[in-house]
Amino acid sequence: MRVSIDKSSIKGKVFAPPSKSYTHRAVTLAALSKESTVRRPLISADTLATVRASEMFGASVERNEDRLIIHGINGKPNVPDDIIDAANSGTTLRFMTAVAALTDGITVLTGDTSLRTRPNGPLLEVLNQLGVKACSTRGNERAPLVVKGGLKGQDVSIDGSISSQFISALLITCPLAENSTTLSITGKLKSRPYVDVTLEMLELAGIKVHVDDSNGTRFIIPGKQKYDFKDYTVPGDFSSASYLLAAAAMISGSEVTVKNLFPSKQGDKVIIEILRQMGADITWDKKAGNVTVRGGRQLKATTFDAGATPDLVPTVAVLAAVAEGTSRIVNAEHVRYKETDRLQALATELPKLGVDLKEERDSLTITGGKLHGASVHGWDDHRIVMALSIAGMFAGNTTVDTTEAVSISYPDFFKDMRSLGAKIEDISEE
Ligand SMILES: O=C(O)C1=C[C@@H](OP(=O)(O)O)[C@@H](O)[C@H](O)C1
Ligand SMILES: C=C(OP(=O)(O)O)C(=O)O
Repeated sequence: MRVSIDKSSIKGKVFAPPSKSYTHRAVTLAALSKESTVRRPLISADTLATVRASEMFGASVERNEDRLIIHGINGKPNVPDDIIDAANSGTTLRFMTAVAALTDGITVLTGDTSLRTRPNGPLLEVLNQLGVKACSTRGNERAPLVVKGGLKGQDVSIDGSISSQFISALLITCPLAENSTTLSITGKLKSRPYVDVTLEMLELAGIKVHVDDSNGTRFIIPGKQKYDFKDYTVPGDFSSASYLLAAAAMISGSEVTVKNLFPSKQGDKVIIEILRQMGADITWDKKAGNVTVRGGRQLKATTFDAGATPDLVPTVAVLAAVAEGTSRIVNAEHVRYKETDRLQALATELPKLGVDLKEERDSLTITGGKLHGASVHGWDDHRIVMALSIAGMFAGNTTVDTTEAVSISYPDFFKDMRSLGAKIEDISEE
């Protein structure tokens, strides 16, 4: 699908959608427990892939108004009757590859054309050291993956510079191994806050993991533990909210309050700090969970280290495109391993809107200026579509394609933007 977008200021109040990362973890931990309720989950294409995979391992999931009631497998997943399709979701593929290591048989996992290009090498390597037989059918570390269960537990090291999801996946499954595991991270750990989110959720599920060093890069995980995840309410998603907050900050005449944004371990809450530093008029009432932004101030350039918070790169790139001066997005090579190579996608599309941008292996240098409308491509990637759409709301006279990709993390993105007054119309593909 394609949308046409006119210059639009936005005004009003809107709820942040529920967190994708917390929903994936809540469903996975509930599936490994006996019986749990997950309230206000994100229902999106990615989280539904985790629900389906959990069902294939033997959990049953009832959807009831705004909650999921999950009858779990109490630590022992079945061998799935069919292959597991993680669709577009890296989190699902990595978490469920590790869950497959707990079965008594063989599991095959795959995904869509995008997911089948994403790396899994470090996870496969460590699973093999832990007594599992895990490989890529094509021998290239990409899905389809084949996993023969038999997770034992022992001392292993894993490269943390490609994806934190490998570490989260092992933290979730190693507590169910026969023996204890010591997991040491080598290389510079990227996306650290997502590991902290995993540790927070494991604690809620009654699982013990000892963080063994001051950098938080060695974990001692006792084996033979039991999952007991009970009743959980998913918080709002700061990554999804970033598009609403950034649009309001960029476009004069806007005044938006995003609700359901309470303090959280989510690294992407740093969007509030980034906007403040860039000169936006932004306030966060942490008790009420409300973030309010008033547009109209000229934003200033910034330097953004994307190491911990890669999902903010498309949002910050668009902010940089309208800011005064030259901004740098650095430490961002891992952003190339997402649904698309997002540095390349931004470096291809933003110049079509008149942006002066230089791409390097792990950085973007963006000099802000006046945007003009253009037809841009969303690369079938939810975050590229949402970032280009807010750029279009600033520039006007813009079309964005592959907009159905918002179903991955924020299915109501266009509905919410329209409810705030954005001039966005569906147009048929020519
Ligand atoms: O664990 C998670 O929920 C996620 C971890 C991050 O991935 P990487 O660890 O691969 O950077 C992030 O980009 C992704 O959207 C969600
Ligand atoms: C990279 C993302 O998710 P995943 O890795 O789960 O596909 C994302 O939501 O931007």
